Formats: sequence, C-alpha cells, structure tokens
Amino acid sequence: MTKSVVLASASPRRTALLKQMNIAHTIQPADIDESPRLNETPLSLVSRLAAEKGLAVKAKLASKQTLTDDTVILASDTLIAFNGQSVGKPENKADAKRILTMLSGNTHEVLTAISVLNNTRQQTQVITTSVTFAALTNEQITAYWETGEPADKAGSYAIQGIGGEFVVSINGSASAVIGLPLYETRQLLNEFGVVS
Ligand SMILES: Cc1cn([C@H]2C[C@H](O)[C@@H](COP(=O)(O)OP(=O)(O)OP(=O)(O)O)O2)c(=O)[nH]c1=O
Repeated sequence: MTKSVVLASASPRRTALLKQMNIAHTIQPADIDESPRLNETPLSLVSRLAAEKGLAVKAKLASKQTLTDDTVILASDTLIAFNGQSVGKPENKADAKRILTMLSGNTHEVLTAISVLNNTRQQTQVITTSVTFAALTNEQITAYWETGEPADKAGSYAIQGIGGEFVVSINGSASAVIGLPLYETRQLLNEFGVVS
C-alpha cells in the first residue's frame, strides 16, 4: 500500500529537500514550545524537539481523523552546538550579532534530528556536522543581518545562501545543515516502507 508522507514542518528548505528526493508529501507544521529544559544537552534537545514535532502532528491528524495505518510523519529540528551550549534562531539583531561573533573564526557543530513515525512506532536519529567559520568583522556581521537571511536560521546563518561565504570548511552532511539530511532521511523512510 502506498504510504502518505506528512512533513511536520513549516520550513521551505525542508519541503524543497524532500521534493529534491522526489518524495510526494503534504505539509502539516508542528507548533511546539522549543525552549530547552534545565541542563539539557544540545543532543538531547534537538532529538526531543524533532520527536515532539512528530508527535504533535500525529495528535493533530488523529483529532481530524486523518491518521491512517499508511500515514508516515517526518519531523526535524536543527540547532547549533558551541562550547556545549545550544544555539537556535536569533531573537533579534543584537542576538544574531552575538551569535555570529561567537562563531567567527571557530568550529561549531550543526545538529539535525530527524524523527519518523507512524501509527505504531517512532524512530529518531541525530546527524552532526562540523562547520568552520572564517574570522568575521563587525561590519560583515552587520551587513549580513541587513540582508534578512539570518533571522529564521539556527545559528543566524544559511550555508546555502550568503552565509556560505563565511564557511571555510564543513565535515559531514551539507543537506543536514540546511535542515534535512538526504541520505539518512531516505534510509529512515525506507524502514517505514515509504521508499525502496
Ligand atoms: C545552520 C542553518 C540552518 N538553517 C535552517 C534550517 C531550519 O529551517 C532552521 C532551524 O530551525 P528549526 O526550528 O529546526 O526549523 P524551522 O522552525 O525552520 O521549521 P520547522 O520547525 O517547522 O520544521 O534553520 C538553514 O537553512 N541553513 C543553515 O545553514
């Protein structure tokens, strides 16, 4: 039986990546509280948020009576880990400047969790990618904020956009940094019978 894939995300990057994989899907964004718990590690946080986004959408579909045995939900979360701290989207210009100053000239980790679930089970996986930034000047950081690109991105940058100019090297999955690791997503969707 053909599976019906529901992407639990409002991110245009994630739907573009899923389309790139040629996987037909519908979109049902998850609206959850993304605040970290006390002393929660970046790994636990990213994994919990992806899993909770998936469960929230499952509950929404169940309440609308559109959850069937063939429904497969895919949820994801991306955050940056630097010095053991989780860094999400910037709150405002000052916060983006603080984050980019911190990442300047340093290596950070981008953590992306994917969570796939159906009526009976859920599997969650975290993909870690190292990204090394060039040293950035204050002028560069301010000019970058003005482009509008950093506002809705974890770590205040987009590797697929203008922010790619700051990246000296990357070790890991480029698609995971943008929001959905293509290789691991296909593997997990295969385990849920979506692709062969
Ligand atoms: C580091 C980095 C992040 N990002 C994006 C990916 C994610 O969309 C976003 C991190 O925020 P998320 O909270 O993971 O996702 P989202 O709010 O955009 O969408 P949803 O929760 O509905 O799935 O940052 C890039 O596009 N490029 C990058 O280089």
